[in-house]
Amino acid sequence: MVHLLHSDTTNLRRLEQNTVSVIQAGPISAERDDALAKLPLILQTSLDTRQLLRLFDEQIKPLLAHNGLQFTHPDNKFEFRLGNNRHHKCNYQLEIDQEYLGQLTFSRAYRFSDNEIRLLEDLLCKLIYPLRNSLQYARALDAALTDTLTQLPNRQAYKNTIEREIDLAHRLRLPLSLLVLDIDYFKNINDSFGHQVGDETLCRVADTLLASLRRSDALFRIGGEEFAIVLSHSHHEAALLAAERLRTAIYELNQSNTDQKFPISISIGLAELCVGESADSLFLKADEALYQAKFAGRNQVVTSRVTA
Ligand SMILES: Nc1nc2c(ncn2[C@@H]2O[C@H](COP(=O)(O)OP(=O)(O)OP(=O)(O)O)[C@@H](O)[C@H]2O)c(=O)[nH]1
Repeated sequence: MVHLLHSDTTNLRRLEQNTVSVIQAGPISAERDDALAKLPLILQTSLDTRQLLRLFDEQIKPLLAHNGLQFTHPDNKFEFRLGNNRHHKCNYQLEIDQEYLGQLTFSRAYRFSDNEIRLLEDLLCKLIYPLRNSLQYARALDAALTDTLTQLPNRQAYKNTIEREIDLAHRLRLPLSLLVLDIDYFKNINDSFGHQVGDETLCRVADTLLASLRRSDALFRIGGEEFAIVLSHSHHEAALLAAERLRTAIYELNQSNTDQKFPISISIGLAELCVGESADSLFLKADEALYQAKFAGRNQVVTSRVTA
């Protein structure tokens, strides 16, 4: 059975419900009203969707017993769980003005009564606007960290990641390597075949690099035809193998695509993080090695010999 609820412009669509009333000693109504009144103020304190759901869960627990809360937003590929899943569920499709916000599921070991469902729906009406704000904020953050052409994380995302990963590597004494790579003679491709072909080439290179990397390796487009790859937990030897694999994968595009009228290759500079080294210093080492790879004839990998 599907239920629809309208609350101003807010729609909470209940998908299914196991309806056997359970008599429960709930909080007295004054307490409940007080908690309901405070809820919007508390939910205003975070724009982070996970934190918002945590706060919501925490605040409603005394009002409505439940074991598990699960939120999924398929478009955002977002899934979040709190507590443990139980057999009896209350599912809601959350919408505001036809904007789909996701599905929220509450579960526990025994059925939700009609009174509890009404209470839950009152509570959800307080959640829905802060939830929309948090999802919009996440989308804006995502856009600020994504390169619009290749859809790869951009330079700012690289800066955030490298700082975090270097910090972790120093604290846990883990190895870390950085590759900085650049498409060879890219200007010629633009000049001879136009910007559109240049853009398509950038996307093809990005896709090929991505397909040749491990999931744990992080690829970024940090400039025009320049990419960076952070290889966490990787010593120089492992990074060199990865770099050679990437160089070969790009070079093989020349064989696999017979329509292609120009050769594609990349040059790669590799540097391994030294004890106490900063992100800037590591980048300079890799960039200098890239320059040497260009100077030595391109389509090759060069390792930095500089130690910090
Ligand atoms: N199509 C396209 N071209 C870009 C983009 N960003 C930068 N470029 C071009 O990339 C070219 C980079 O040229 P150069 O820095 O001279 O390097 P190169 O021709 O690859 O030569 P080497 O790196 O020395 O092998 C310039 O022509 C830029 O205009 C982009 O988003 N799309």
